[in-house]
Amino acid sequence: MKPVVALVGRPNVGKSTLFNRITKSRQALVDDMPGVTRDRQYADTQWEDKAFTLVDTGGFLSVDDDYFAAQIKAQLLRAVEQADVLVFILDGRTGLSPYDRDLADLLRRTEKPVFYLINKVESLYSQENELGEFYSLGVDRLYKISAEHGLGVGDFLSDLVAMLPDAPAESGEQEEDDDNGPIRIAIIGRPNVGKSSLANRLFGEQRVVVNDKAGTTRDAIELSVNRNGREFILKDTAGIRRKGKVLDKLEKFSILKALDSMDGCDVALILIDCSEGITDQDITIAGYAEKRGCGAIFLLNKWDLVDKSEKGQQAFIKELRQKAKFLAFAPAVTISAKTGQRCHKIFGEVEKVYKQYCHRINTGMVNRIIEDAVYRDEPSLHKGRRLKFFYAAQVAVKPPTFVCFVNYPDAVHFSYKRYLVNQLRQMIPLNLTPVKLYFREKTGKIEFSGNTKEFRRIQEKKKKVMTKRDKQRKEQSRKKRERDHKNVL
Ligand SMILES: Nc1nc2c(ncn2[C@@H]2O[C@H](COP(=O)(O)OP(=O)(O)OP(=O)(O)O)[C@@H](O)[C@H]2O)c(=O)[nH]1
Ligand SMILES: Nc1nc2c(ncn2[C@@H]2O[C@H](COP(=O)(O)OP(=O)(O)OP(=O)(O)O)[C@@H](O)[C@H]2O)c(=O)[nH]1
Repeated sequence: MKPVVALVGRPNVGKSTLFNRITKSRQALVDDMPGVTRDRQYADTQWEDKAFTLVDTGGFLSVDDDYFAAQIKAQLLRAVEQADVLVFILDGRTGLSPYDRDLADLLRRTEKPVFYLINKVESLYSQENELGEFYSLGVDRLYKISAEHGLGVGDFLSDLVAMLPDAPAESGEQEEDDDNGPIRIAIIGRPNVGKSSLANRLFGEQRVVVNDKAGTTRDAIELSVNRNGREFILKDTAGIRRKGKVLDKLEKFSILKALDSMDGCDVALILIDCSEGITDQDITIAGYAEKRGCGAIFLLNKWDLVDKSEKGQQAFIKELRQKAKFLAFAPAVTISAKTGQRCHKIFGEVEKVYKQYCHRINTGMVNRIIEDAVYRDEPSLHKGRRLKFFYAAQVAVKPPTFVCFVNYPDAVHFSYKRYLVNQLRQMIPLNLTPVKLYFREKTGKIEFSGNTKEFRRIQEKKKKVMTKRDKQRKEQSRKKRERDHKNVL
């Protein structure tokens, strides 16, 4: 376990800005609006070869309402409890506030090491006089920094890591391409479908603020959990709203982040609120997942509120399949994030999808499948000429991606491409993952890099299944050769 360092402070002092600077990311949402960071943000990072986990806590107070204030305070206390070292950020521009004193008292009681940073100090001289008041907190050392410009941050980090226990920097940095590595999940869905409730359910701890109001989850957060020896990294994303109905800058940013957070994800959990039926917006969101090419699972949530009969379930899934044909490979599970019904199945389903998502097969096998498919059902002629398949190979995983070398790549009809993809899906099997297939131009003889025995077997099979048309064509070309031969003579 890496040591945990928590950033605390009242809203708008610059916690997210500092978090981003240290982790070199734009992961935390930064905005002028106080109280923007409602959920905790986590990131593994390191400084001078010392690894640690940085946590950005929600602001100590909320301007919104008492409900959030209580929730955020609870989150803060939990983060403080889990942290090994606390970093208390104060605002050098606005000066000391009564809340800072309350928080300082609270932190002192934890008896954990606390670093005191005064942020937004861009000019060391002009503000020196004003900073005097911060010493009234009874602190020996105050670090003056500017999170935005990076001033003083390096000095502070050097002192911070000097007091951290050693943790191997490489821990947690598993090979991403390795299919034993962590599985990155995103939870997506329109507002209020239960994304936060599900995140809480899967993590068994209230780390995410849940609220009845639509649009509660403003930012994407990242959490990690271990199940059956496998690490799952959970991405909880903001509700993706209909494009035309974006209300303000903040929400717009959240949508972008929601889309962003699907980028690196392996499996997207697409939540649908069954009590409201399948809406166009659900299908649009599913479309985003399909475009990203990640694995996908439909979670039909709030099942506790609807007709639970077998027939009802089948009808719902049938409707989903009709409306989201493009994600036919995505498993669908009815769940209730609220009661926990069937939620225990989710990690198992994710693992199944992921296994196929990372699947790699040898070139001989790919060629065999494509060759067999082509011989069972030949593509139609292209401008009177035969479409020839020379060679096929898997070129990538996540998702499994194949390339076929043919004489006329543009001539492959989309329905023929779909047929080949379906053959690959059935034979390998790759029925639970997206599969990509591209065509590249190649001329010349048939080439096989797969094993030659395989090639010969295919050739034998080809002879057996040679169609009448093939025989006629072969006979014609033999006669033509004979004629040519005679003419030459
Ligand atoms: N001048 C100046 N402004 C800063 C600095 N650091 C942060 N800010 C600004 O302060 C505002 C709040 O920054 P955030 O990082 O969102 O603050 P936060 O503490 O995470 O806020 P909450 O999410 O409300 O808890 C933003 O407008 C930042 O651009 C700094 O070093 N100098
Ligand atoms: N009955 C029932 N209610 C649920 C279920 N899952 C979530 N809810 C309720 O639905 C409401 C919204 O849940 P959230 O988890 O906040 O939804 P969200 O998708 O994160 O919402 P946004 O942050 O607005 O995008 C809350 O009142 C939850 O208690 C469920 O399975 N059954």
